[in-house]
Amino acid sequence: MLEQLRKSFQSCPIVKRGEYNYFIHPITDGVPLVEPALLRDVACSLFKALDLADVNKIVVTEAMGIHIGTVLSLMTDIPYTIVRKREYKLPGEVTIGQTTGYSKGTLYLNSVFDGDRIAFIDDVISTGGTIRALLPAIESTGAEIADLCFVINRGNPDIGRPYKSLVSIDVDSEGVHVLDSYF
Ligand SMILES: O=P(O)(O)OC[C@H]1O[C@H](OP(=O)(O)OP(=O)(O)O)[C@H](O)[C@@H]1O
Ligand SMILES: Nc1nc2[nH]cnc2c(=O)[nH]1
Repeated sequence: MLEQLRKSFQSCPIVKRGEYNYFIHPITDGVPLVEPALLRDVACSLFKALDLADVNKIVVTEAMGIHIGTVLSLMTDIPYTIVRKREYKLPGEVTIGQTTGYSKGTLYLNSVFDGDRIAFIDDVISTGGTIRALLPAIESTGAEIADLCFVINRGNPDIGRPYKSLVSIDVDSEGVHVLDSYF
C-alpha cells in the first residue's frame, strides 16, 4: 500500500513562504489535481492505521483535513466535525489559536463534548503547532482522543503524546524526499 502516496511526492513544487520551504501536494493543497487512486490509497491506509473501536466522531481541521475526513466517514459510517476557521458561537464552542510554520490564525471547535471518543486526522504535521493547540482544546470538552493520525509527517515534532503518520518526508529547496511509509 501507499505506492500512490509515495510516488506522488516526486513532482511536488516547492514555494518559499518567508523562510519556510512549502511543498505543494494534492492531499495538502487540493492542487494541481486530486486523483481518486491517490485519495483511495490514503483513505484505505488511514482506515488500516486507526483504532476506531468505540469512536463516535472523527475530528478534522479546515481546510485540508476535510476531504480525507469525508472519505473516512463514508468508509466507517462515523460522523465527522470540522474545526473551522470561522466562529459559529454554538453552545460549547472552543476558540483555539493556531500557529504553523508560515501562518497564525484562529480555529473554532464545535460539536465535541464530554463522553465523546474521537479520532483526529489531518493532512500534515510539520511544526506541530496546530495539533499542540488542538489537543488541550479537545480535552477541555471532556472528550477522549482515542487515536491520532496524519497523512504526512514532515518534521516528526514532539506533541507530548504518541501519534501515527502514513508517510514521513523531508523537504528542502530542491523538493520532497520520502523517508519512510507505514501501514
Ligand atoms: O504542524 P503545523 O506546523 O501546525 O502544520 C500543519 C497544519 O498546516 C496546515 O494547516 P493550514 O491552516 O496552514 O492550511 P489548510 O487550510 O490548507 O489546511 C495543515 O492542514 C495542518 O493543519
Ligand atoms: N501543503 C503544505 N501544507 C503544509 N502545512 C504545513 N507545512 C506545509 C507544507 O510545507 N505544505
